[in-house]
Amino acid sequence: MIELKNISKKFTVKNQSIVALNQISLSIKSGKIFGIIGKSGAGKSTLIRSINLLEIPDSGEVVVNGVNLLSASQAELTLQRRKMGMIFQHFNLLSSRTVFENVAFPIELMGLSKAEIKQKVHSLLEIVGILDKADQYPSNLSGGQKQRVAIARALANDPKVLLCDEATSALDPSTTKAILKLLKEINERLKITIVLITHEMDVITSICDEVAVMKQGEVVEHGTVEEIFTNPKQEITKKFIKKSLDIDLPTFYQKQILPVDATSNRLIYKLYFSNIASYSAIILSMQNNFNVNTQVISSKIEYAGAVNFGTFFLEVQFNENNEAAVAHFLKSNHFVIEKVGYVRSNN
Ligand SMILES: Nc1ncnc2c1ncn2[C@@H]1O[C@H](COP(=O)(O)OP(=O)(O)OP(=O)(O)O)[C@@H](O)[C@H]1O
Repeated sequence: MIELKNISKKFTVKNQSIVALNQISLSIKSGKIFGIIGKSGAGKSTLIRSINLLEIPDSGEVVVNGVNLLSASQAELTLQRRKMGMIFQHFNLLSSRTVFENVAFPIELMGLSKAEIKQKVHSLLEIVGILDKADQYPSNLSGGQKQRVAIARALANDPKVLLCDEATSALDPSTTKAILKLLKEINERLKITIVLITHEMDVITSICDEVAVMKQGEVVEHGTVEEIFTNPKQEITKKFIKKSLDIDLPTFYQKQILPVDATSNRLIYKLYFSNIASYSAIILSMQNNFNVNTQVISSKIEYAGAVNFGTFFLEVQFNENNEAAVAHFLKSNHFVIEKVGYVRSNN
C-alpha cells in the first residue's frame, strides 16, 4: 500500500514560485494498476517521482508499506526504494552497455555470483520477451524493445511496485498496446503494484483498475475506472473521456454533407453514450417506432470493466416528418446527440 498524505511541492524559477503539487492525498492499493491522468504541466511527473523520493515533497507524508519515507533512516529509505522499480518515457538505458549488461547493472550491486547474475538476467529477458537481443546494444533496438529492456532492468531487484513515467508516450500505437499488455502480465504474474502516469485515456481503460485525474497540481477526481467512466464529475474528466472516444466522419460522408441550410430526409447524427447495455436494441426500437431506416456509419465502443461507452455516427433516413420526435427519443434514452448534417436523399 502506498499512501500519499497532503503532499505539496513548489519549484522556484527566476524568483517565481510554481505550485507543482498542492495538498495531494491518495491511497494506492497493493496489487492494483493505478493510473494518473492529466494534461501537460498538471504535476503527474512530480507526483510519481515523489513516491520514490526522486522528487522530495516540501510537506506531507509518503508512506510505503507502513514506512514514512520522508522521516525514514537512510538505510530504511534505501531498502524501500529498492522495492520500487521505475521506467521512463525515454527508456534511460546505458548506451555503452549491451542489453544483458543494462539489466545486470542493478543486480551486480547485490553481490551475486556471475552464474547467478546470468540466470537472473536471462529469466528477466525471457519475461519481457527479448532474450534473443541480450548481446545487442540499445542503439540497435526499436523503441518497444528498449522499453522492454528498461522494464527488465526495473524488475531486477524483485520490486513490489513499478512506477511508469509516461512509459508509452514515445511509442507508436501498436507498440504501446504490446507494452501495456506486458505491464498487465507483469502485474498479474509477479503481483507487482503498478503506478503509471499518462495523458491518454486509452492507456487508463486498457489496463488500469483505478484512476486519479490531475489538474493544476491537484487530484480533482479519483475512483475505479468503472466509477469514473460511469459518472465523471469534473469537466476535465469528461473531456478526457470524450477525446478517447473521438472519431471522424469518414471522408466519403464528409464530402456528401449538404450546405447548412439544406435539408433532406437523410440525417447524420453523432451519438455519445456511456453505460447503455442495450444501445443497439434502442436503435432498433427507434427504427420500428418512428418508421425510420438507420445505418451505423462508423463507431468506437470501449469498455471500462463492465461499463461500455462509445461514439458512433448514425445515418437516419426519415419516411415521415418526425425528426424532433426521434431526437427526443434518443436523448430520453441517455444518448448525447450532435446533429452533423444532412446528406443528399437517395431518390
Ligand atoms: N525541476 C523543475 N523545476 C522547475 N519547475 C518544474 C520542475 N519540474 C516540474 N516543474 C513545473 O511543475 C509543474 C508540474 O510539472 P510536471 O512535470 O510534474 O507536470 P506533468 O503533468 O508531468 O507534465 P508533462 O505531461 O508535460 O510531463 C509544471 O509547471 C512544471 O513546469
